[in-house]
Formats: sequence, structure tokens, C-alpha cells
Amino acid sequence: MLLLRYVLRADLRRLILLLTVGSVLVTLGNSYLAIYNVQRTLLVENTLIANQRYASKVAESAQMMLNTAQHSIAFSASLFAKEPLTSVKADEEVYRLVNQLDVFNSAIVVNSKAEVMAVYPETTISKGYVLPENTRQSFYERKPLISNPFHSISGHTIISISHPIWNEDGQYLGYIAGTIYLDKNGSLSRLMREHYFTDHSYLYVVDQYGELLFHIDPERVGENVAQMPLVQKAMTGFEGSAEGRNSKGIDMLAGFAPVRAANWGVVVQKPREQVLASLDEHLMRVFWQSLPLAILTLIVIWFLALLISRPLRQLARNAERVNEKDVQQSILAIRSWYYEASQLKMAVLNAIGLLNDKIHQLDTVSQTDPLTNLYNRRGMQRLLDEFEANNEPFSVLALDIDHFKAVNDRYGHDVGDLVIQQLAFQMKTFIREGDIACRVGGEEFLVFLPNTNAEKAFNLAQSLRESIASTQMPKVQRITVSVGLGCVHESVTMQNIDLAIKQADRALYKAKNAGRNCVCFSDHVSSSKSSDH
Ligand SMILES: Nc1nc2c(ncn2[C@@H]2O[C@H](COP(=O)(O)OP(=O)(O)OP(=O)(O)O)[C@@H](O)[C@H]2O)c(=O)[nH]1
Repeated sequence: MLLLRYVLRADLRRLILLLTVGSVLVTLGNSYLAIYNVQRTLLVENTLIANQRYASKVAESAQMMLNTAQHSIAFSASLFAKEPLTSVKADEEVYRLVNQLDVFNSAIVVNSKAEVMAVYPETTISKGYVLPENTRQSFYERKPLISNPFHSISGHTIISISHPIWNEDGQYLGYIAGTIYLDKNGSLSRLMREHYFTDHSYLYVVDQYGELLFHIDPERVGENVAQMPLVQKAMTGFEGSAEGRNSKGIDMLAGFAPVRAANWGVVVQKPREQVLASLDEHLMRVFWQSLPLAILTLIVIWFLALLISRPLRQLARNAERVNEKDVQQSILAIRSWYYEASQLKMAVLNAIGLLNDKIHQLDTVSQTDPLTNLYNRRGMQRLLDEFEANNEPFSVLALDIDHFKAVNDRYGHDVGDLVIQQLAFQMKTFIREGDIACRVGGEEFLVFLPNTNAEKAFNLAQSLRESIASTQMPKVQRITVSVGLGCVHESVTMQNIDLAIKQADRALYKAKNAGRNCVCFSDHVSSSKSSDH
């Protein structure tokens, strides 16, 4: 809401700020997203590769252990080929197998009648025990075997590694076998446990039927997980990696590798969420590290926005007060340091110049009499204000055409106008530079003579009157004027000015009464003591 209000009160600076800050934020967001995506892909790929390598390494170790076990059993079987298979010899061999290698949990020698000849350690099975039919795989197949996992009579899940015993004549004497527990006491289990991870990764081993041979949760050993897609991949006999769900519905990144000697699959996996958790931390670190620079960037943007918008802002502010006197000065002072601002500044200055000219024109028109182009009463008042402001003494002539009514009556109004125009022209030509003539009524004029005393003014008035009287006028041949004179000598106040004009009027009246075509004046003109003559 606040942001909306801020935008709605938009000015250039805010817009630049919003635009640039928005762009920076979008760019930053994009960068974070890109970093996140690239890092996530990398992390997932690296985890998959790492898990595959680990699975491969563990599978290799298991393979080596099984190979060692097979070689040991094969060596023991070869011993009986050279020497007669006696009970004592068999006892010695099973004892050696279990204790020397630390691979087998138990060992057994079965003779050609499927009777146990030797067993170590003696548990539920003892010498003379005849193997039941369903446990005679090694006995019948007569070849080196790694059995499928099975539950022993003693309650362990075990595998058996067996080798047939042939004497030198090729006669089958039975077989020797070592067993490995798959539960926590077994050598295979110990081997797997060495590969425990501390980072939420874990591994498990399945046989060719998808049964768990090893799992970090010992309770799950023996469970069939063949339906799990990851397990199915691991059971293909190839090394690889894949993403998939575990039995609890958790997304996993898994690597797998086969133990070919036993058709097993080793799977190493890590929850995807755990892998990506580090990425979130990483991204937060990137965010905090880039924050000072981002803040600095925003400050620089703010400063630049200020710098760019400043001349335009100042121009706009000045445009608001275009009527004020000093506006042109303040616009000239604006530092328009780039092209657009400088052009705008010129345009605004030109516009203000034009406006002032226009105002001046209108002003002049409003202060000028259209018929004669002399000042009218309004123009005269401005003049008087200046006299007062400058405390400038002056004399004033009140001038009126004699018997002008007769002119109008005889020649018509148009001729009367021409006469007024001609008279005005003659007055303007006659008066000195600095003197000012005004038309204040139909055929009444006031002529202001700055810094001119009464005597000088009187002489001037006489000359003007004579000049008019001797000038040829349109149609009417000749006209005369009567002139009254007033003066302001000192203390040029508006009151004294009014008094001087009134005195000039009265003097004019006097001149009319004196027979016209003459000049009369008041000698005391600037104070109430003045009187007319
Ligand atoms: N043509 C013309 N006549 C004007 C104008 N303004 C005033 N008048 C006339 O000027 C005449 C002034 O006459 P009056 O004031 O009686 O005085 P006068 O006839 O000049 O006689 P005195 O002043 O006493 O000598 C009137 O007839 C007005 O109509 C104008 O602009 N043009």
C-alpha cells in the first residue's frame, strides 16, 4: 500500500529509483536462482558419482573377501586330495579355517555319505549328523559354491562357501565348507560397517533375489526389497547411479555396484533433502557475503538517481513559480550537466523570455492610448510611481485643445481624431528626451517634464503652444491649445504629485478663461501654500 502510494506520487527520481532498484533486485534474484540451479545439479551429480564410487569400492572389498574365502576353502580341499581324509585331519582343518582367517564363523567337513565328519565350533550340529535333503546343494553339485543366504538351525542368516574334495584318483570324498554370518557378528557385516558414513549416507547389500544381506538396521536383514526400483537397478549386475524413492518414500540419490562372485548388489544412498540442505546453507552464505556490495550498489544507484533527476527536478520547481521575478536567475544557476536537461533548460528559459516579452507587450498595450500611442492614465500612474520612488522633481503641463467641439461639429469626429493624432505626433516631436506626454481625456493631455523648474517649463509650454498654433492641421488648418502648468520641486510624494496635477488643471482653466491659446501656471506648486496666477 505504501509502495503503491509512493509510485502514484511518481516523480522522475522515484521512477529512476524504482526502475533501477527493481532491476538490481531482479538481477540478484536471477543470479541466486542460477547459482542455486547450477549448484543443485552439481551437488546431485557429484553425490551420485560419489555414491557409485563408494558402492563400487565396497563391492570390490566384498568381492575380495569372498575370493579369499573361496581360495582358503579350495586350498583346504586340495590338502585332502594328497592325504587321506581322516577325522583328525578334518578337525584340524575346520579349526584352522575358523581361527586363522577371521572370515568364517564356522566350518564343516561332510563326507561322501552326507555325514558331518568335522565341525567347528560345535553348536547344534555335531559329528555324525546326516545332512537333511534340503541342505545338500553343495553335496550334490560337487563344485565350488557360494550359497544363497539361508537361516541356519542356530538361528543365524548365513551364507556358505564350499568346495568339493576329490582324491588324487578323482574319487569324490565329500566337501568342505565355511559359513559367514550375515548378522552383526559376521565378517561381511563388519566389512560393511567399516563404511559407515557420518553424513546421512548409508549402504545396504541385496542378493540376486532382492533379499537384504546387510543393512544399517540389522532388523531388516533378510527382508525382501526386490520391488524397489533402486534395488531392481542394483540387481542388474551393472554399476551405476540413480535417483529414486526408498521404502519409506524418501527421495534418495543412490549409487550401486555388483559383487559378481555372489550375484549381490551393493547400494550406497543419501537422502536428496540432506544433500540439498547444504546447498541452502551455501546459498545463505552467498547472500550474506554479497549483501554489503548489494547495499553499496543501491546507495550508488540512489546517489546517481539523485544526480540525474536533480536538474530536471530544479527545472520543474522553477517552472511552478514562473511568474516570480528571479526565476530566470535561478534557472540559469541550474547545473544541467547532460544533454536533455540542458536542452530543457534552454527551452524553459526561452519560454520564460517569450512569456516576459508577451507580458511586456500586453503591459505596454494596456498603458498606451491606441489613437495616439501616448501613455494613457494607467501608463501615467506607473510613471508617477517611478517619480515618487526615485524622488524625482518635475513640472507638468495640462494641455487642452481650444474649441475642439467646434472642430468635431464642423468636420466630423474622424477629422477630430486625425487632429488629435497630429497634435500628439507634434507633441512627441517637440518635447525633449525624457519628457513624457500622456492622453488623459478626449482632447486633454498631460506632459511631464522631469527635473525641469517652473520657469523652464513655462518657456517650453509657450514654445509648444506657439508651435501648435503655427502648425498646419489636417482639414481644420489651425488649432490652438491652452496650457496650465504645475510643479513638484521637492518631497515627491503621491500627495504632492496629485496636487501638482490639480494645480496644472486649475492653471489650464485659468488659461481658458484668459481667452485660450495661452499658458498659465502656479508658482507655489509643491505645497499647500501654492497659488495660481
Ligand atoms: N473626435 C473626437 N472628439 C472627441 C474625443 N474625445 C472628446 N471629444 C470631443 O471633444 C469635445 C470637447 O468639448 P468641450 O469639452 O466642450 O470643450 P471645447 O469645445 O474644446 O472648448 P474649450 O475646451 O472650452 O475650449 C467634445 O465635443 C467631445 O465630443 C475624441 O476622441 N475624438
